[in-house]
Amino acid sequence: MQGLGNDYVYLDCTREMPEDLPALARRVSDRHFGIGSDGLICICPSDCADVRMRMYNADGSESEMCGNGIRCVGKFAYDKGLVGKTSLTVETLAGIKHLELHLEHGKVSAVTVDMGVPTWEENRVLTIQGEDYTVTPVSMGNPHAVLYVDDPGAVDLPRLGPDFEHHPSFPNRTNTEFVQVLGPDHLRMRVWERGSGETMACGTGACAVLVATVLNGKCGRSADVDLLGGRLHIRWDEETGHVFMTGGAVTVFEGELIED
Ligand SMILES: N[C@@H](CCC[C@H](N)C(=O)O)C(=O)O
Repeated sequence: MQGLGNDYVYLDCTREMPEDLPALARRVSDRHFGIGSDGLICICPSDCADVRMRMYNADGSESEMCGNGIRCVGKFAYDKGLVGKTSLTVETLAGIKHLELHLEHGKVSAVTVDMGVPTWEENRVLTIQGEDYTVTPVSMGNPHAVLYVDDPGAVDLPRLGPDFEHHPSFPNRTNTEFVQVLGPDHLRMRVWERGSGETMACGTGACAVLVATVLNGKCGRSADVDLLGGRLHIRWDEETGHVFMTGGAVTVFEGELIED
């Protein structure tokens, strides 16, 4: 399944849990010798929510949260009959998230997720390859470093991304967003993801970008965020402090994984 081209292999683990999920994530993510994806997402039973999601990057590292992934988990759970309702809850390592599925002609066309309350730290300067970059650290349950550039399309991400990801200032590594402010309700970004490299989109990243951009006084509390794979709508509710993300979720194909 994919959300804005951020593609993961989704595994139904409601009846059986495979061993060694990090190794499986590396295997399925390989775009030549595996299925090809940005990582692996397992849909598991939960004691406290409708379903539980476990998310692994392409390098096998587990993340606390995945914004594009959780929308697809909502669609998966509905399409497979794991839930028979359009308001559902998903347990993640970043807490329980509430989802609203939007249906068109009985099919899930978009999903809104209550991404919870973000946390952040003071802006800090990172020196990378001899240049100083001011970043805003924001956590959406997983870590993000947000910075502003004139043109995200011109950033040499394969050259710079790994040094941001592994900067000692982020001991758990970080996702990094390169942002252009197009207007008070319109942002454009590219992302270098922890554990997966450049991806077409990052849902938690888009939320972190809106939060950072509000904190830096560069946009309002509701904006469209354009990523390589499409657009997300992000709103940071003033009253509750919760961030809401709306975007698509698409099934690409289904298959059976053959054991080695
Ligand atoms: N693409 C995801 C985020 C996936 C996890 C991230 N790489 C991390 O390690 O925190 C999203 O849509 O949020």
